[in-house]
Amino acid sequence: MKKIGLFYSFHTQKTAKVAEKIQKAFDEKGIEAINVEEVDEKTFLKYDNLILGVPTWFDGELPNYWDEFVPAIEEMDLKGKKVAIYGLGDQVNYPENFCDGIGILGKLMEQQGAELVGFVSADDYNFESSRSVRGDKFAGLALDQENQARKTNKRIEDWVADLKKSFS
Ligand SMILES: Cc1cc2nc3c(=O)[nH]c(=O)nc-3n(C[C@H](O)[C@H](O)[C@H](O)COP(=O)(O)O)c2cc1C
Repeated sequence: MKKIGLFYSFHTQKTAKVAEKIQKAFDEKGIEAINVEEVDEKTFLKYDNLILGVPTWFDGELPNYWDEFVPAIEEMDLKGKKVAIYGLGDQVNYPENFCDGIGILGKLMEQQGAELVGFVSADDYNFESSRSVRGDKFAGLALDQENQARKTNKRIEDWVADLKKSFS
């Protein structure tokens, strides 16, 4: 498997904690963590396998640091890249926008030619709507540390096992 680039904000609490767990679940030498707050286009394009970590903020929006990188992504050719997205959200307090960030970034990745991998069943969650859902699945891994923290470790384990098969 080619090296994986794991992009998230190093200044987050929950998203960063999940990133550490994801790194441990892969062979740590095969995965490099990059602070998305400082990323440039060249670094983003260095990897063929990418994992993006995104909490949802502001009632269904991307956090500022991802939003600021969107114009650069819109100029990129991501053909041949495999992208897996994990999102943090709160399905009790934001049931109408649960983990929307996965859907927003996912759509952008596909628009630029990337292939999304790591879809996860939406069965075991309780929310009203999400821009991340396609059919009966999230277009990535949805995590809820506020309400379903006990499920997180197993969800990460299962997701990484799936990504090991999907990444090239
Ligand atoms: C002001 C605010 C707005 C939020 N909006 C959403 C939302 O629209 N959808 C959602 O699923 N979670 C939402 N959340 C919950 C966060 O995504 C969740 O707490 C997440 O774990 C934060 O991760 P972080 O600490 O890594 O930034 C919001 C939280 C806050 C404080």
